[in-house]
Amino acid sequence: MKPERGPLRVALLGCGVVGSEVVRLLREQAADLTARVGVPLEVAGIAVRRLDRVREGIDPALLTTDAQALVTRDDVDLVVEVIGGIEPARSLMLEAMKAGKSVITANKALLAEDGETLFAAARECGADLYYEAAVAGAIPLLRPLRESLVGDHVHRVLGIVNGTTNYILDQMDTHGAGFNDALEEAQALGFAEADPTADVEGFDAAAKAAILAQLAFHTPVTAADVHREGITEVTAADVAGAEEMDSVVKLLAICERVPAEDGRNGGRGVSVRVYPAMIPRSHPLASVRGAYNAVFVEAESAGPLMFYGAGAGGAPTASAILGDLVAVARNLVAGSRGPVEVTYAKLPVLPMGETITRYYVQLDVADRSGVLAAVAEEFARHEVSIQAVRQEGLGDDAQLVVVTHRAPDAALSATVERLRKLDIVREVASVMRVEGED
Ligand SMILES: NC(=O)C1=CN([C@@H]2O[C@H](COP(=O)(O)OP(=O)(O)OC[C@H]3O[C@@H](n4cnc5c(N)ncnc54)[C@H](OP(=O)(O)O)[C@@H]3O)[C@@H](O)[C@H]2O)C=CC1
Ligand SMILES: N[C@@H](CC=O)C(=O)O
Repeated sequence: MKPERGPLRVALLGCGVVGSEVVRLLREQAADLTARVGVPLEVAGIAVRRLDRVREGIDPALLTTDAQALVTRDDVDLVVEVIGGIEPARSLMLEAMKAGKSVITANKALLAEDGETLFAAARECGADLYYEAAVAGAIPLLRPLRESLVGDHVHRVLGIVNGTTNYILDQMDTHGAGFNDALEEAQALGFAEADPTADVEGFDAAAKAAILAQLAFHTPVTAADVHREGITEVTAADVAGAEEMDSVVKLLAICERVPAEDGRNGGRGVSVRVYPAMIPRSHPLASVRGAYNAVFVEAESAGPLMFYGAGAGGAPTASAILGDLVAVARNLVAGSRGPVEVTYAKLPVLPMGETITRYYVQLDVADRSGVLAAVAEEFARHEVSIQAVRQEGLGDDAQLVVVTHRAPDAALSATVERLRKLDIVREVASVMRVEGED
């Protein structure tokens, strides 16, 4: 008969927005978690930066500033990393796995920058490395990609994966809020990263896109491979332009296989990109409000799948961490391990210029005859076909709005560059990519 196993002891690294909720759930759901795992889960210690910070519901005797000593302690079985950033998080996780502990993390920035080092350590040390909370908060998304869809062929992953920017854009669209006010609210609600530049400049969404692309296409993708544009350049004219098109502006993460012209298996490569784009109000992503996230996955046999839920915040993120904690604890009790990451496909990540997109372009133009023909000529010169064109206003207020068909991004941006130089174009008031059906 197997000897009875004692409690599993958890070292928590970080006790901020997410960590404090992990502690609360471990305490409030202790009985259920024991029943689900088979043994109790106990907090062995909590590493923080400042011991003097007020922390409601946290036993001060558990706190330490010596994270390194905590992760290697003999009485620790599992490590949960919710400090964030690259260092010391990476060294601490590596130390923990070297010491035979399995690790659960929400750290997308680190996974997208240097996941391969962590996955290699997990393989070598025989440890589990789980990270459901790293993408889209509470939404079970990585496990479906990592396990449920591992027998299928995923073509595309598209969605809203950053709660802070969705909150800001939604506040701007529905309440006419200012950018800075909406960002401050998102920070107060615990959605934003420690440095919110990561959110508004698209770094956080790019890290998540890299993780999603790697899992979906079984190919190495890092944050540096992802084309990234944030929302700081989104202007009032862009939002108003979207409104006129019966569309909204959303920060999208798009990961897709680019098929080969000759139908070669694996295709030409993958395109992984993050940028603000207009989507029609009738599109399901348009109705994703506040800090919610939504992700579409398109797979060959499964067809289209949609995942939706809270994408940020302490409790939703802690829910995903607890799910991983139970899974890893069950593996420990059973003496088994979870799935190991394999990136066997070595697909190139294509440059943005080769990606096929659509543009919305709003031009302040000199109100004189021939303006439409001159603008149309520039699009034709770059082999970009126009889907719709509208001329508005007269004299100094004259505007031309052009929506293109799909074309290589390089051709579209070259056209806009040329338009800026035309003397009949006073200003390029708005340029935005358009997603959704043509
Ligand atoms: N907030 C969210 O909605 C989500 C966050 N995440 C990820 O979860 C992680 C944590 O985020 P969040 O809780 O918001 O961050 P916080 O900034 O709220 O918390 C960070 C915690 O880490 C501690 N810490 C910082 N540096 C050190 C160090 N050198 N040694 C020990 N402890 C340290 C801090 O200590 P102290 O308390 O003393 O300052 C704090 O308790 C990040 O990777 C983030 O990207 C993922 C999904 C959603
Ligand atoms: N800052 C992130 C937190 C969750 O990942 C976001 O806003 O989505």
